[in-house]
Amino acid sequence: MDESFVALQFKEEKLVLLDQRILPTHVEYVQCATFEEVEFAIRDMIVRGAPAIGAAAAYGVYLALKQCSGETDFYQACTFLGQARPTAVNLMWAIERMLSVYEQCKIGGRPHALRRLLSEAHAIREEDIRTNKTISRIGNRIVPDRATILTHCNTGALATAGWGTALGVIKQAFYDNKQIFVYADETRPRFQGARLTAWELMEAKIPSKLIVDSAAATLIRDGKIDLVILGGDRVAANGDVANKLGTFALSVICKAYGIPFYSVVPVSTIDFAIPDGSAILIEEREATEVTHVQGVQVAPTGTQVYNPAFDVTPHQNITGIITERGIIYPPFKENIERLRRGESL
Ligand SMILES: CSC[C@H]1O[C@H](OP(=O)(O)O)[C@H](O)[C@@H]1O
Repeated sequence: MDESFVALQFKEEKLVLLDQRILPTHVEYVQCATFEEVEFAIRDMIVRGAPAIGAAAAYGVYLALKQCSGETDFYQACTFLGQARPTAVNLMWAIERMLSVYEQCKIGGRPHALRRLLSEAHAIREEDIRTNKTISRIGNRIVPDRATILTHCNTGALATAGWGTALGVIKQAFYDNKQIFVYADETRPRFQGARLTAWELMEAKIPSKLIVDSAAATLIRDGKIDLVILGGDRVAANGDVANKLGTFALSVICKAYGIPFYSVVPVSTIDFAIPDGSAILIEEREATEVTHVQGVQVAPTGTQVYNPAFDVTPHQNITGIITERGIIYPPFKENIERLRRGESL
């Protein structure tokens, strides 16, 4: 498929981002020449999606080294980048990978370090695209020849450096001539499903319908959904998955009605250092995301708001976690440990 959705590119010493805050009605680009601009782009969700956030942050580290004269300033800039959004592990994973390269190559002097960091940022971006295509081929194994699939939020090319994770699996199934139909949750409050997934599905010519989030339960109860495939932002060592708000509720309904429920993530989204989902910090975002829709106020001024951007789905509700190293099935803790040790699944 010709990828006309490129979330991020690096051109002429600038990180060029497709502004996902205003898609699909406005296609505009934001150019980041400094690490501060990259941090804002991640925090304000100009770029979003765990792998895309990681790739953007990698270029932010390169820009930080360009800007900062001293090593202390450089490390402080990387810390600043890392606090942009707390839940998606790919952000810190990418920054730590870039800093590891910096420590290895800084002895070669600043010009050499800059060349190596830019090369590493490109590698992170290019690896993500390859990883997503591998994930999609592996994930396609669990898609029946004829299936109605429900997905949540956006996990396509726009959430990654290219192709996508859960939506990548769906696209792979469609291109392999499987008879699939997709229901996409609109995904309040930022409408990633309505604005981004619906757009990607239409562009791919995949038969689909957009639904409000609360319609999913009825479709599942009435036997209209054959499986749920969605993403992840941080997977704990026991298989608990932090993902877009609404994922946990979907998992409970799927478990109640016996519908297969898969999370699709690159291994870089697994946080082997945390034992379970209770240790995952859930980002809470500003109230105006809920009280306003596309800038139009819908709630009374002064309304108190609870706006977590993610929730945690317990591993007991998950059928499998699809990665580029294979599909992780229960017992999750043991199989994730095998993955950590480099063993095959
Ligand atoms: C391929 S990761 C997609 C993941 O990221 C989304 O969150 P956000 O749009 O807030 O960055 C959502 O949790 C998706 O599942």
